[in-house]
Amino acid sequence: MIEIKNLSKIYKDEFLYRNFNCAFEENKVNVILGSSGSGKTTLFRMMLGLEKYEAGQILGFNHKKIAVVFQEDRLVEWMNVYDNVAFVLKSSVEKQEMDKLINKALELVELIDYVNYSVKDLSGGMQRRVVLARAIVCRDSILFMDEPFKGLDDELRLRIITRLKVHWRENRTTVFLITHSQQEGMLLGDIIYKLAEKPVKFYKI
Ligand SMILES: Nc1ncnc2c1ncn2[C@@H]1O[C@H](COP(=O)(O)OP(=O)(O)OP(=O)(O)O)[C@@H](O)[C@H]1O
Repeated sequence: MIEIKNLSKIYKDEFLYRNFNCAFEENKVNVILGSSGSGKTTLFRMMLGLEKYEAGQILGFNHKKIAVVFQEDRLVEWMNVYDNVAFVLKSSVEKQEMDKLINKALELVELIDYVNYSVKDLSGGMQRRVVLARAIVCRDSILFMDEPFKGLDDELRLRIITRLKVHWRENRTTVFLITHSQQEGMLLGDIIYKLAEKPVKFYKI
């Protein structure tokens, strides 16, 4: 269980979060829905320890591996697709196992034919899919994703989402997914939280 207890966060003399409480289930896809500016990214940043808060506790992350997909891509431009994905795997993973994991992830995001391409020669949407593949190969981690499907066309997005859902279920991955798309939330989420109001309140849908 990942718990947020009595969390308060102030921006410019205004409470964004005030005595906020929430408990998230592990091995589930937790979707956080909310309109622009509602406080989704700030919540993630606090959960990840990247943003300070005035009061409260965030519990349950001790000694757990965390993988993050930020809104921006953060790829190594001069490396090829394979190496960008391999980058997040420990060197202790054997080459054969690494190839298997990476190929599976690249098939899932439909980039297997581009494995040797330098990422700088890919389109914005293709680069986003490399980022997704990198998140997919991280095993045994809690996965944080902030608008991960940004820039993908509708049909491709749906195909990838459908495969991801199966993948996460099979692997019992704990996922925190931020989106403003109700459709994405409904398709992927085991539990869907909607953020509203300031200070933020959570509504379970
Ligand atoms: N560094 C900051 N200083 C002051 N106010 C901030 C700061 N970062 C965020 N805010 C404010 O906090 C609120 C929530 O921002 P946040 O980025 O968490 O929203 P969001 O739901 O992730 O939005 P989006 O979907 O547009 O990314 C906004 O009103 C924003 O103006």
